Amino acid sequence: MMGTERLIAARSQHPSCLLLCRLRHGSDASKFTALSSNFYDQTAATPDSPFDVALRPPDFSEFAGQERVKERLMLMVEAARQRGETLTHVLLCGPPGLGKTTLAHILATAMGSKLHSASGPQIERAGDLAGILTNLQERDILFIDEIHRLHPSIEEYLYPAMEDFRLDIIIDQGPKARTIRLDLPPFTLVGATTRAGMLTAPMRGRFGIPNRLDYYTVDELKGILMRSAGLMQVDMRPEGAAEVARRSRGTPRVANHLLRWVRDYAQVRAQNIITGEVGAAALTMLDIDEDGLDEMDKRILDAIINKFNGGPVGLNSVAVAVHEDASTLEDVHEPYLVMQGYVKRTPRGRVAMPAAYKKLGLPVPITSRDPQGELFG
Ligand SMILES: Nc1ncnc2c1ncn2[C@@H]1O[C@H](COP(=O)(O)OP(=O)(O)OP(=O)(O)O)[C@@H](O)[C@H]1O
Repeated sequence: MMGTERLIAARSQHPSCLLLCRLRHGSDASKFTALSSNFYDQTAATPDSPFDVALRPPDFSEFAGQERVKERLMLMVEAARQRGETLTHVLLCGPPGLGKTTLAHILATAMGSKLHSASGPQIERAGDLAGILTNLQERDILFIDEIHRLHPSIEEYLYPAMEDFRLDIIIDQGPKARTIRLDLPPFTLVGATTRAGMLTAPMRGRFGIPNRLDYYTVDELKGILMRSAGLMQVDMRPEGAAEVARRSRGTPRVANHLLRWVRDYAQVRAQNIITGEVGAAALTMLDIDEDGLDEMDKRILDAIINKFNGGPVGLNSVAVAVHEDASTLEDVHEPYLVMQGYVKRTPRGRVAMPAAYKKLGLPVPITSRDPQGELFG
């Protein structure tokens, strides 16, 4: 063993560090030292803004809404703790900003475990995954955000890790190729996805029951906003919170971000007090209407109706028409437009519904038919 390699192995928390070094970067140990700190920087830090982190509820009691999911998770935690075992793997599904990362943190706190965070696209090679897994201690929680974006070959490595807490790594190629088995401490994988449909069947199967997060009600968002306003030491009246909640697209992250803007508005124009009127005026200034639709939402509806004759039209065509990335449309805008009944997703594309015409102040075309052939005028 070279001197540098010995040093790296000694520094590592796991005896397999040297193997991982080779897996990632061949035998160039100095390259490993340089790249490894970068890699762990990426996986250790969640990409959330400090603002998100500051407002994150620390435990189940402060986590509003999602009662069924919360009850199920609390029961799982209690059962695992009573048995003195590791929590079983958990899959959290739902649109962005509904609290998946927050729940992963809460689960770790409730289990008294350490949370390690990574995201699917960050884990590019088997060695990256091995590096993460071999740093886990017993009962730690590994949170993988965007788990549907894991490369299929990485998923293959993850299956035995999830089922039997072992990792079979193939090293070298050709006649010299051999498999090395690493035993892992029992850990919990918490996977989060905004696209449950894109998860492979074997991956879904290994998680068992998926926990789906729904959009929040206005009342729930109002509660979240009042809590956030308290933490930010902002004087927000219940009517002010209701006004912001109504325009928050059912999403706590949106609600908190709107609150930040409304706070600025109130500071400059309304003596630091957020009343209903102040909330409405502040959000109108952002072009967010009373139903929570912003300028991009309206451009999407306008494109489907005026450029594509009401649809059906493919998502990519809409994306080109509104100059936005297709995945942003699919993840951020479309779920809310569908949920609110403005747009319908069909196998042949997106169709504008009567509510979309009404929103834009256009007459609903009586003779228009949706792809199932039903009149919707
Ligand atoms: N139930 C809740 N109660 C209070 N605040 C919440 C709740 N859910 C989410 N939040 C707040 O919303 C913000 C966004 O939540 P979080 O980062 O957990 O969402 P996410 O579902 O992981 O989003 P993404 O899919 O984009 O990673 C957090 O800062 C948190 O303060």
